[in-house]
Amino acid sequence: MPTITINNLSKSFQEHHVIQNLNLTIESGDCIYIHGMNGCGKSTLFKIIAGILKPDCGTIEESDDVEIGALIENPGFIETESLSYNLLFLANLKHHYDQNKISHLCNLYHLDYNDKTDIKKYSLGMRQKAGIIQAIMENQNIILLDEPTRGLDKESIQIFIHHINNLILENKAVIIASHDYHEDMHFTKIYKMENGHLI
Ligand SMILES: Nc1ncnc2c1ncn2[C@@H]1O[C@H](COP(=O)(O)OP(=O)(O)OP(=O)(O)O)[C@@H](O)[C@H]1O
Repeated sequence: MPTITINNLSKSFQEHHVIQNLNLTIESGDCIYIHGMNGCGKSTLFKIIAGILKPDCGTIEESDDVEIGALIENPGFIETESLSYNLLFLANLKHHYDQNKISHLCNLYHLDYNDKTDIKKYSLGMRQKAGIIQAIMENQNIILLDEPTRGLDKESIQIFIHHINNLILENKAVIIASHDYHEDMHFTKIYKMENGHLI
């Protein structure tokens, strides 16, 4: 069962102690909601879990079967290429993806997989949906989503909530950091991030 165990994690930027002795366990079937004030360290925590940023101290233990998917801050794409090019490019980095599944996810979020428009011409919400898709499309089992509903219209938010609830039923783990709380989301754990800890 994919599991991540975080023990006594700390991270500072110069004298600014953003994360202090933080502990968190992420297991299959978890739907975790993390909220907290601007600048409290949510994105920093996600970057450390995703391996983009090194902690100053503490440990992150991952079981061998962990596959992390992540949407953190603004999703980065090759701006002068299309949606499908970008998604296939990202999926190709790991070589285990199902093109039909990617196309199905695009349909789910009302994005046209066959659209040849450069992604730089996409709206904020369309980019955000592409960012959600890339975090999920390779069957990742621990999915980190930082402000996933930013820029999404009401219908897309409902699609997203339904989609995440289904992923939890499939025993994936989803961790959402957001200022928006969605009642219909089946959260199993709710934390406030404050003074570098999760409360
Ligand atoms: N690379 C960096 N260098 C210096 N300070 C940084 C760096 N990255 C983040 N910080 C600082 O760390 C703190 C936490 O930032 P972070 O982006 O994790 O907050 P957040 O909780 O995600 O905020 P928001 O809700 O606004 O998205 C902020 O004070 C930020 O300025």
